[in-house]
Amino acid sequence: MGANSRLALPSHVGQSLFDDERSMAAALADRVAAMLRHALGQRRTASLVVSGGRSPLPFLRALAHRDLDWPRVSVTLADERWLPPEHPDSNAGMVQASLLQGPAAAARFVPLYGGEDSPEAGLAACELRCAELSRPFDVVVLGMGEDGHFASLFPGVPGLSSLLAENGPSLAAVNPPGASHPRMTFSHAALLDARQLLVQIHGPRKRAVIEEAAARGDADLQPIAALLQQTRTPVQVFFSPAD
Ligand SMILES: O=C(O)[C@H](O)[C@@H](O)[C@H](O)[C@H](O)COP(=O)(O)O
Repeated sequence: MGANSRLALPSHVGQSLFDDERSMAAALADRVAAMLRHALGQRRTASLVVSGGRSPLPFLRALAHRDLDWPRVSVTLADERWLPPEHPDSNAGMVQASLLQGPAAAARFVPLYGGEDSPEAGLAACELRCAELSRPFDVVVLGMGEDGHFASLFPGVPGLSSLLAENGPSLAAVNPPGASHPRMTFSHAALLDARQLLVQIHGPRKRAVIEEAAARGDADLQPIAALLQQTRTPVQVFFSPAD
């Protein structure tokens, strides 16, 4: 357990604190692998949702080395920049290069990007691909931006209130102001359709943001607040103070 103090979060939100990013990534990989193993002991397949960005890289690389019946594991993304996987900003490309290596390459990856000109044009086909994923998702691993966004649920994104609503759409094409690239994203409701949500953050800035979001509770300003307020799906925050 890390030396840093517990985060000021609602009591129903779990916390795991670590001294550095490396130990957090290893512990997160152990936890996710154990949850997937448990799922595979109960059902034929297991489903894992991971996030893009930079933070997940050490975790995904560590998870790739965990002993799992990977051909029975489906992996998808919480959101995707609408780019081909070979583009350096593609989340699918990042997952391919970090997680889907070695034995883990046998996992069934379900991409959100389908090659259409826009996420709007690709939405129906993406919904069909994702309809085959076992729900509820066994594990969803999310990051958080310094504006309190998760997946591509950014403050100010058109239609945010329906994307945060309990009865919102499962997937949506979004063009968040100030975010890089048009995106496809699962909604809050879709991500809550999970047995466990894990939020991985590191550094003092993100600590301040998630504590502020917990205190202010305004999901329009800091969408992560919606995730922290809900009690439908268990949430565990993995935190390390710095690199
Ligand atoms: O496609 C994306 O950008 C991610 O899914 C996004 O939601 C990410 O989790 C946060 O922006 C944190 O990103 P970092 O881990 O790079 O800070």
